[in-house]
Order: sequence, then structure tokens, then C-alpha cells
Amino acid sequence: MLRKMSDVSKYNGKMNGIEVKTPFLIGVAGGTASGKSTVCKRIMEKLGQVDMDHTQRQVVCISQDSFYRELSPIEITKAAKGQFNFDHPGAFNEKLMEKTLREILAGRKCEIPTYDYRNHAVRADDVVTIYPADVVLFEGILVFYFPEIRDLFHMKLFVDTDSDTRLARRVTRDINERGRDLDQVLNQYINFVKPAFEEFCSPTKKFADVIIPRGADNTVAIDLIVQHIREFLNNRQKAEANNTSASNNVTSSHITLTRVSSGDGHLKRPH
Ligand SMILES: Nc1ncnc2c1ncn2[C@@H]1O[C@H](COP(=O)(O)OP(=O)(O)O)[C@@H](O)[C@H]1O
Ligand SMILES: Nc1ccn([C@@H]2O[C@H](COP(=O)(O)O)[C@@H](O)[C@H]2O)c(=O)n1
Repeated sequence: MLRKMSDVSKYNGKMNGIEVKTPFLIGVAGGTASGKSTVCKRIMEKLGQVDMDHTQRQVVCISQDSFYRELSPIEITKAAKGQFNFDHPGAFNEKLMEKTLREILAGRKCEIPTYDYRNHAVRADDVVTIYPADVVLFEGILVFYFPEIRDLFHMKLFVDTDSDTRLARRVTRDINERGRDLDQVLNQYINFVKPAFEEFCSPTKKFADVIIPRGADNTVAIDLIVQHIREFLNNRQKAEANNTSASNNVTSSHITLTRVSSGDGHLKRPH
């Protein structure tokens, strides 16, 4: 559901007497190599959120791939031969994914695992800290598949890129970045990736608020989404300024309350 941007009060609340702001949670789904990460990167760039200390960021991006579940020894052997289905919903740790998103929505700092594609392994010892932010992008092939998770999003985007283009990009990426060979990539694609896309991912397009044809090439769609996010951030900033002047109290124990524009359209936190 796309919520009205002017009603930022929906995203604020109190927990243990502390003012907590719910982030605007955006789900970004789409087939493999459709450009989900690239679209998120463009959104972050346009909002001036890339070269920024992670504790100061207003917008953060999380990948569903961090929530692949640990494999049994037999499954690891299968995965090494390209015979494990990483595109099936059962490949993910759904409970951890939901728990993490709920923590994020509650305005809490949380830690997420990193994922090692070369060894098909969750790196529980190498976690990334996600600090409270105003906007959180959560991208992955099946982010709209699980109803409990799908219902958490305030806005849902589906990156819709032609399947030939996706396969071509996937071959190059998996060979160059994920330690695969051509036969393995093509076998995995034909046996698992393509059928699972048709069965589990593509049907979730109907849940999207915005479909982005051609992914990151679609600058018009990306600009509209960025404009929508800016409106949310500006309304929140205004609401905070009103509260601040009413209570004459500018302190917060978790995130800075007031933000200013840097003048170039990018938002930054005040010192
Ligand atoms: N619009 C584009 N033009 C050319 N290459 C692209 C474009 N979008 C993505 N790519 C490349 O395709 C590959 C997959 O893109 P990525 O954004 O990681 O997709 P996803 O997150 O959906 O798997 C990456 O190597 C990326 O650099
Ligand atoms: N060990 C793994 C884990 C995942 N995959 C593939 O990654 C794809 C999802 O990531 P995208 O960035 O492409 O959205 C998915 O299609 C899995 O097949 C893998 O190959 N190995």
C-alpha cells in the first residue's frame, strides 16, 4: 500500500518513553540481475546518501541475500555442483528476515549477516550493523513472496527487465564476481533460476505499487520515486521542526531530529 506522504505521524511513536520513528520501508523485487541493487544505488546516489558515514545515513539498503539460510553438508555439496535451488522460497531464513524487518520498523539498531556466494555460506561472524534510518530499501528476488513480510512494506517496487538481458548480465556477473563457470551458470539458470522466477517471483509483480521497466535505465521512474522519498523526508523534517518548537526540546537518544538541505537538493544531517 502506498501511504499518503503528508501523514508522517503514522511513522512516529513512543517506545519506553523514547520518541521512535518508523522508517519508510520500501521493498524492491524483480528477477535475478534485473537491476534491483543498481536501482537502489541510483536512488541512494540521487538522495546524496552514498558517500556518507553509515551512522549518519538517512537511507539504507539491505539485500535479501543476507537472509539465505545455512545449508546442510549434503546441500553444500549439491550447491557446489550447481544443483541446489537458491531461487526457491525454502532457501531463505524467512523467520530471521521478518524479525529483522520488524526490528528495523521499531527503530532499533540491528545486525545482519553477510553472504558468501563463492562458498554458498552465511557469514555469521561477519555481520553488518544497520543503524536506524528514515528510509530503508529491502531488495531481493522474493521480497514480496512471504505475506507476513510483504505486508510490512510502505511502498513496493518491481524491477521488470527483459529475461534475455537478465541472463546475459547474470552470466557475466556470476563468472566475474561469484566464482562460477559458464556451464554451471547456464545449468543452474535452466534448471532452477528460470522455473523458480516463473513460479515464485514473477507472480509477485501484481503486489507492486510501481513497476519499473528496464531497471536503472528508466531514469524517469527513478526520479519519480526519489521525488516521493524526498517528500516523505521533507514532511518528516517539517513535523519534527513543529514538535521541536512546541516542546522546545531538541534532544533524542537515538537519531538526530532535525535535518537540513545541503542546497544541492541532497539532504544532510546538521552538525
Ligand atoms: N541498466 C543497466 N545497464 C547495464 N548493466 C546493468 C544495468 N543494471 C544492472 N546492470 C549490471 O547487471 C548486473 C546485475 O545488476 P544488479 O543491479 O546487481 O541486479 P540484481 O540486484 O537485480 O541482481 C550487474 O553487474 C550490474 O552492474
Ligand atoms: N549461493 C548462491 C546464492 C544465490 N544465488 C543466486 O542469486 C540470485 C539472487 O541474487 P540477485 O542479486 O541475482 O537477485 C538467485 O537467482 C540465486 O540463484 C546463487 O547463485 N548462489
